[in-house]
Amino acid sequence: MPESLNSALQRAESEKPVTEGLEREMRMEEKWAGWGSALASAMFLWAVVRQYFSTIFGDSLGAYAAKLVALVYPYIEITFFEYTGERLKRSEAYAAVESYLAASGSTHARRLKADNDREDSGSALVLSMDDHEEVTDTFSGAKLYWSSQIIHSKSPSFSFYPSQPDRRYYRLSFHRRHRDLIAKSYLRHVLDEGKIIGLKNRRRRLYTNNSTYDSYDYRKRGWSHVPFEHPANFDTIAMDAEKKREIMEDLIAFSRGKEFYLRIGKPWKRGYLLHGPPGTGKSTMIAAMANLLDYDVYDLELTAVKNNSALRKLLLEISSKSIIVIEDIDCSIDLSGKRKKESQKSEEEKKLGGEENTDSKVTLSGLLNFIDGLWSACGGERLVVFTTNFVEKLDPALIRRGRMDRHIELSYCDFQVFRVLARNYLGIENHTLFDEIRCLIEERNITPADVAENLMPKKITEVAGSVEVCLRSLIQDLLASKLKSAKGGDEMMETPAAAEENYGDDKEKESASSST
Ligand SMILES: Nc1ncnc2c1ncn2[C@@H]1O[C@H](COP(=O)(O)OP(=O)(O)OP(=O)(O)O)[C@@H](O)[C@H]1O
Repeated sequence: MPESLNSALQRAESEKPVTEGLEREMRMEEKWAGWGSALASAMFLWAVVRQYFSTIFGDSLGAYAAKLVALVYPYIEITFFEYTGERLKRSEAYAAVESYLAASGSTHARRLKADNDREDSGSALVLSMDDHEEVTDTFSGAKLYWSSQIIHSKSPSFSFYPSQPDRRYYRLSFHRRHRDLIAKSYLRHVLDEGKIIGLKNRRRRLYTNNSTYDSYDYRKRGWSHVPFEHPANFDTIAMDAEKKREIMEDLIAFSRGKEFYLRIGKPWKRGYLLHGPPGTGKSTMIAAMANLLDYDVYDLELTAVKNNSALRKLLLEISSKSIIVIEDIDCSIDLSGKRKKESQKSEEEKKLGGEENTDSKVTLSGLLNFIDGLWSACGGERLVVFTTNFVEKLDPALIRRGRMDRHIELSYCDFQVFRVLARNYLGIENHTLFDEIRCLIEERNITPADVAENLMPKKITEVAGSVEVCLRSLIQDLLASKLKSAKGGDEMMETPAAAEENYGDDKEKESASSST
């Protein structure tokens, strides 16, 4: 049925506010479009005039014009380029601004880009402002305008040379009356906040220095990395409870010690020497440290470092909040400062070490400089951890207090350590077989790694059903070792005194055989 005139009029009346609103919006849009095109025309005209006059009058006109513009245009602009000059490393300021804007911008910006393949985020999904997007920020009453910009490369489509990458940058604009506030406080605030946000969002990494040094490809010169995913933590480390508590307190105090280190005039870093027989948990402890402090791990393979200056370069690429690890430091380098002669190397060393070993010219003094020379202060908040099975073989200069601030011995299993492992692996606090194990474990030397091996249930889905089997397997091992030592031929486990002696002897034999 056709609509009556009256009802049509009534409907039109009721919709009036809506259509009025729409009209108002359209008028505004037209107005904005008008402003936009006027601005674009003005900029185009300005570019033409500048081009024309500068060819006639030279650059001086440009300088005068800039002064003139500054008089009428009261805004100051600061740009943060992603890569500057010849630097191949991403600008830290740019990264901080990006994180800062991603946090505030993701709630304000209308166009965001998502990226899960970024260098500094592992595979975590990162949201950031899309190109040519703008957001505003306020700080102590000042209004600030941020925009993300991109300069597309002008490489010709047909060229023998690799095309130049696009250049991204952020631009900050603000009224010139806020110049002091921005320079003195706002920029610091953005960089600090951005750094904190970036660190929080980042996925931790395990780095290793590449042995394949390539002077043409900068990406192959320094560190390569994988996500750090070791699950060890201080709850699962089996060691004396008091000692464990002390270490944890020391680490936490260090990580909160920025002001303290500044006050005493020392670089913010700390050295740990972890020593003890193989299988006592040195590597596990490093992973637990990294997880406790939320640090990255840089596993430094000294034999793959060409010389002292290459070592210094590696140092400069290490970020803060990191643990630099040199495992088995006694085997990594000839600490007398002289390179081993070819004849002194074992067959295995010659085969495995190949080129890199023979090429490594890192000296003891180079290493000492790496740990606490002037360059070592760059970056801050770093732990340096050495591990060794033979602490007595290390040069005293390398491990003196102040350089290696804490010496931590990880040793054989006692009953307390066994109980921690039994809790971790089998979920038990007590058992009727514990008394027997206590007697055996206290007269034998067995490493936590060996105990752990015995306590590992055959079927990890049926731990409860495996408890007795595992404990009996450990008792068997301890008894077998006791029997062996009674017969005089001890291999795996020894009495504590014999172990001390054999430990050094074995190493002597090893090095003698390798030098022949
Ligand atoms: N104190 C410990 N607490 C918990 N687990 C341990 C401990 N010590 C060793 N383990 C277990 O034994 C295995 C070997 O330990 P780890 O590699 O940390 O020993 P290490 O002292 O670094 O040995 P190496 O000197 O041969 O490198 C680890 O996988 C870990 O599960």
